[in-house]
Amino acid sequence: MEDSFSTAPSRRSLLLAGLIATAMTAAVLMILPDIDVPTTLGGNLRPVQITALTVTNSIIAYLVLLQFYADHKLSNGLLSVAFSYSALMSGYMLINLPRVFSTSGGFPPGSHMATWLWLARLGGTAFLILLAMLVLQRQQDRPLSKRVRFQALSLCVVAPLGLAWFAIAVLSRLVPDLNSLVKDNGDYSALTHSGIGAFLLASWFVALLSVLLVTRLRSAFHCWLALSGYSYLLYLIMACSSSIRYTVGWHASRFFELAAAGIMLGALLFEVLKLQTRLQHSYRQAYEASIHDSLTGLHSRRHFDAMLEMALQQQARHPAPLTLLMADIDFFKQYNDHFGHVEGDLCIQRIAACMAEQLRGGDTVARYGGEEFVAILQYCDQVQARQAAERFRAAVESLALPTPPGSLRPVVTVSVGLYCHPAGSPATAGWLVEQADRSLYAAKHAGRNRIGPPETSPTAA
Ligand SMILES: Nc1nc2c(ncn2[C@@H]2O[C@H](COP(=O)(O)OP(=O)(O)OP(=O)(O)O)[C@@H](O)[C@H]2O)c(=O)[nH]1
Repeated sequence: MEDSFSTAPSRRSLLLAGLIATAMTAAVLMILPDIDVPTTLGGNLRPVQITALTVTNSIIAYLVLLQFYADHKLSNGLLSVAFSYSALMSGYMLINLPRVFSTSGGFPPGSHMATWLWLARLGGTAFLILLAMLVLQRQQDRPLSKRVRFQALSLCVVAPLGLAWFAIAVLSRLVPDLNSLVKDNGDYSALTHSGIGAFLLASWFVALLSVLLVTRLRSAFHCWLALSGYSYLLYLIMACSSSIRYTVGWHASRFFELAAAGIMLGALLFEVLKLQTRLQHSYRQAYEASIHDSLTGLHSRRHFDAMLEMALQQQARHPAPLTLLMADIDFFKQYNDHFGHVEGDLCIQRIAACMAEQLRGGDTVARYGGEEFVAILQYCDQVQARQAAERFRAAVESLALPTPPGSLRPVVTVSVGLYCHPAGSPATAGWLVEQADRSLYAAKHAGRNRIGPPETSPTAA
């Protein structure tokens, strides 16, 4: 069965993604001339932005991890690692902001690595997405063994923590102090000119290219992943085009970063919702198929058994007579042998429809098997049941379905057995069916095309 990650994008999704990409590109082009215009916003929005980024990426990672749990595709496991890692790194960025743990920022106080965190987060995430795409290309849908699956799942949970720790505690000590590339007045042109900007741009360009080339946007999920990657690319273009913090370009770039995560989360939730709707629909179809007989459209034997149990329970609570009708087409073997099975099926269908028509809407009418039908008539006494059975018998006769030459009667007929169970007398469903069957047998024995005698056996099992 298709999962939420492998369904092909609908035309509308593709169109929407294309429109969003075009709108974002147009927005960047419009903003570029004013990229270095200062704003009065300062860094006030930064904690909110980073919190939103952390929360959104955490939820994305969780949803993708759940998908990995369901489909065991290593590429999805790696994508979940990418988003978890991004969330952890932005969470760490948050506690490094000025006035969170120390006046001038840094956690532990005095360790200024905001710039390194930015580089390690974006570079690491792009690298992990690229890795996921390489794995997707090589691995395809090969199933993993249960043991490997469990190990891979555990690794997907632990790996982001390990990677974040490695970037923060180990790698950060090996690289020079990148914060010195940002001046006190917020001028970070030295940072972008140092090659770091070009490196990040290239990383995200390659990551995006890998998504496009490997997935060819065949699934809706990968289509939105590509759009999210494009949004990251625009973010970096704007961040690298402006050279000073808190300018129009700087704020706009942060908006694009948030949009990248928002697009991914929105798309994932939408795909999950779509899957849920499809599941509900499939469940409904499967349920309907299980309670109906495919040839006649009447209820199935399984449903009849369940309904009879329920009717008996209701009778115990609300005493009222409960009647069971059991009908069988007379000499159907001859009919089948003469006209063939296809005509035989049509005959069964006509008689089933006739039975459903002649009984009340609330009665459960089912195909018991072969050319045998049953009906549960609640709150129906012997007299009423006999009338209903006679109505049905006569209706079948008036269908005037011709019988094979040499038959006892010129038209197809039915014999009907009935058993009316009085209230206040305990009985099992099987016993009730047995009584109706005995009545039917008696009707057959008496010459067919008639209603059987009422079975009044006083001893219920
Ligand atoms: N076409 C068709 N025939 C079926 C189906 N289920 C059972 N039958 C046929 O129904 C016939 C039942 O024959 P019997 O049980 O001997 O009963 P009968 O010929 O109706 O004789 P009485 O019931 O004694 O009047 C068999 O030939 C089965 O093959 C079905 O779904 N489609």
